[in-house]
Amino acid sequence: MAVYTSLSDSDMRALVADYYLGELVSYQGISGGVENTNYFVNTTTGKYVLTLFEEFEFDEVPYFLDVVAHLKHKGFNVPAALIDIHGERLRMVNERPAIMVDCFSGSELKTTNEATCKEMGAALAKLHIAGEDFPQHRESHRGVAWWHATSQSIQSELEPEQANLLLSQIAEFDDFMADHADLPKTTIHGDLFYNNTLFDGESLSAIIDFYNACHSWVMYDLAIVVNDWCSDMTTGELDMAKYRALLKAYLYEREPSAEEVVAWPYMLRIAALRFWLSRLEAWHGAKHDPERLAQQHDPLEFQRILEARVRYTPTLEVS
Ligand SMILES: Nc1ncnc2c1ncn2[C@@H]1O[C@H](COP(=O)(O)OP(=O)(O)OP(=O)(O)O)[C@@H](O)[C@H]1O
Ligand SMILES: N[C@@H](CCO)C(=O)O
Repeated sequence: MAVYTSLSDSDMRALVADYYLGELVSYQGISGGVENTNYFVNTTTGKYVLTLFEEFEFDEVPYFLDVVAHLKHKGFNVPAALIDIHGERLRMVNERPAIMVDCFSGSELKTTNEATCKEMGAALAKLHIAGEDFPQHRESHRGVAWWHATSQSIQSELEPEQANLLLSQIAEFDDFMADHADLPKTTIHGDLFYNNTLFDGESLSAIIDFYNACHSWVMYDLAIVVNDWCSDMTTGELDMAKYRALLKAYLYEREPSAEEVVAWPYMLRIAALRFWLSRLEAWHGAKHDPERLAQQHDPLEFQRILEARVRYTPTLEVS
């Protein structure tokens, strides 16, 4: 279970007393995530989620809270940090930065289908448009500099064919970007996998986990979403019906430039590589700790997606 920081009953009671949330009724660690510690917190006024940030220091968190506040202001159902009795939205809890947010109704999808892909495509385009005027431009902490450094440091752990795939794909992307420095950017979610959404039936009810948000290429974010929502995880191949449903809904809301159309195959591949690499890094970092290793996502899924995108990438147009 991914609860890296454990809270006692008295910790939680004291914390809840610092918000306008009534009395603590119960709380439960959430097993789903891998990056942060999350708890469901039930009080006499409702249900909330406590997040303790395991990867960021206190000063790094406000950017993410500001992104969410910006999107909430524009009408998206996203988890804005609640204000405590001292007027603060961010605090330290057991030496980790922490926030409390509303717990949304709706459930995680077990898998995607054409209807949920269509919902996501439309919402993603609107998110990209809404993020354009967010004034803070933060680089991704898992962006170009990170994948250069990590691909070098992890090489010795890989089979020669894996290292070759990794390095050749990064080189190919760098070559492409050298001639396309003006590719459109916006504020992107950066990790909009379907387990970071909640649905009421086939209707999208909330988008969560904005802690990979950054200022980056619009098409990169679309590629992250397509790779997760539209791939067969056992083969890495795209499910073309889901792909068309997601893209059609996206393109109805936002028309990509000609340069973005050209960039699309590169973005699909580098987006697959980014998650292959982060999973490899987490996997190798946890390999001496069986409990932690068991919580990690399988890197092979994204190796297969990358290999599938190297074999074939569809165009961005849908007929
Ligand atoms: N505001 C919320 N309302 C309802 N459920 C939530 C909320 N926040 C988190 N959850 C639940 O907790 C799970 C884990 O949360 P989250 O994805 O933010 O954790 P994480 O460690 O950052 O995960 P990962 O990095 O693996 O995506 C979610 O999949 C969702 O089921
Ligand atoms: N969504 C990521 C984990 C959290 O960043 C993955 O599946 O590898």
